[in-house]
Amino acid sequence: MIRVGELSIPTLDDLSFLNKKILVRLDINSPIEPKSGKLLDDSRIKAHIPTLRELIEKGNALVLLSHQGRPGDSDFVGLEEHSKVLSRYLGQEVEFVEDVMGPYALNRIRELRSGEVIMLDNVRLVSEELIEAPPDQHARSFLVNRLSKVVNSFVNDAFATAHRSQPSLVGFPVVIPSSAGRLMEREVSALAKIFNSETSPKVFVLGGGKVQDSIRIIENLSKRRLADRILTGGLLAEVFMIAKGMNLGKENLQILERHGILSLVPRAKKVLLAGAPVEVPVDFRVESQGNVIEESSTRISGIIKDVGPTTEEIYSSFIRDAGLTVLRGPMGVIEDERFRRGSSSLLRAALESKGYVIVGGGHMISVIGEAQLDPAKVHVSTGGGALLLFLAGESLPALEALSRGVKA
Ligand SMILES: Nc1ncnc2c1ncn2[C@@H]1O[C@H](COP(=O)(O)OP(=O)(O)OP(=O)(O)O)[C@@H](O)[C@H]1O
Ligand SMILES: O=C(O)[C@H](O)COP(=O)(O)O
Repeated sequence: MIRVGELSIPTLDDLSFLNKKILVRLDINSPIEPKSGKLLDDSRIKAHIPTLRELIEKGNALVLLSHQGRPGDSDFVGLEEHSKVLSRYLGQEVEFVEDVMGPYALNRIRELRSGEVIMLDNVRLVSEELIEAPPDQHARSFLVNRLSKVVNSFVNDAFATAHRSQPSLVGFPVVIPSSAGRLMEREVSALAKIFNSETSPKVFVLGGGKVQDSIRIIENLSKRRLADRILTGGLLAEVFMIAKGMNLGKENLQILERHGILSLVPRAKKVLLAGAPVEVPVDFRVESQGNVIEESSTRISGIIKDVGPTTEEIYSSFIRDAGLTVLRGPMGVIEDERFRRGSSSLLRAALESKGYVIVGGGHMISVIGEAQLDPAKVHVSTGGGALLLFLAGESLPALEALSRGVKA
């Protein structure tokens, strides 16, 4: 068992996982190259291998379940390529089953023998998976009803999705014996230890495109006075700049509109009025007629794609003096090599600082690349939103469900 606040969460040591058929929820949601659909980074896939190896060595048959992207987004793809990468790291075949809970998937699961591993397709192909609801409601979903009948137990290793109260995260522990996987256990134990109140100043570097998540996180951090500075980049920074009354130019406004995040400006305004220590970029790298130029944030004519060099310097100076730096969400469109500088320079400043560093998020951890990291100084988390909500003191639905779930 691991204790997190009031929760006691079972681990693989607490349930009998011998010669069983186990449904394992992973989070292998990875950055995808928009044009080719190829995986840009496999860090999250690699992170699950210890859990899978341990379960296989105990004679179990494994049914792997994960999401990739969100319906309508360019990274919403099937999991066939993910299963090939898993096969390579696991050193045995992970058969891709192009189904989630239909007759083909259910029959393949029934036929599974000890030591075999299959990967079901993107669980967000099932419409129920996009519903946020309490565990008892999700226990009655088609997904949970159908899959729980053909497996013996459930292991949740998806720390990075633990903040989603969706069927594949919270429904199974209501009906079958369940536990946390080793990655979930490692993340929760490490983060609870690192994030203590003595470390200061705490600097959060927040970017990326999940602005609604990030504003909710900033509201939490601000309410609990957990952040000394919040340095913004990505689309998040643009929303706060508009909230501060700055003019980003028509094209950038249209992009924010297309992402459906302009409507979040009033919420950002409220966060600022509440005194959240939010900083925004003073310059950007923009794309203008196919060229990359640097522009001051007071005079923007191109399309914003990354923070600029002056912002890198100012943000880096805050980071160098931090006792703890948490980075989640890239500063720019890192799928394009030309716009990775902002993210990589701030990551470097954090690694060179005197403090501890936590890096999280599917895209942000892809910026780390081959950098050699000292585990005594850096925790690379697979979580993005989940990481920050956990650090901000929010109870994560998937952890709560495991804590209250069926014990064998
Ligand atoms: N200025 C920008 N304009 C458009 N997109 C941006 C910009 N800056 C960053 N992005 C996009 O943000 C996305 C990553 O955001 P996201 O919030 O998913 O970060 P993350 O590190 O993957 O965290 P998580 O794991 O929680 O998803 C990338 O696809 C990147 O292209
Ligand atoms: O990348 C993440 O943060 C997790 O995979 C959760 O993805 P989501 O924000 O689409 O639920």
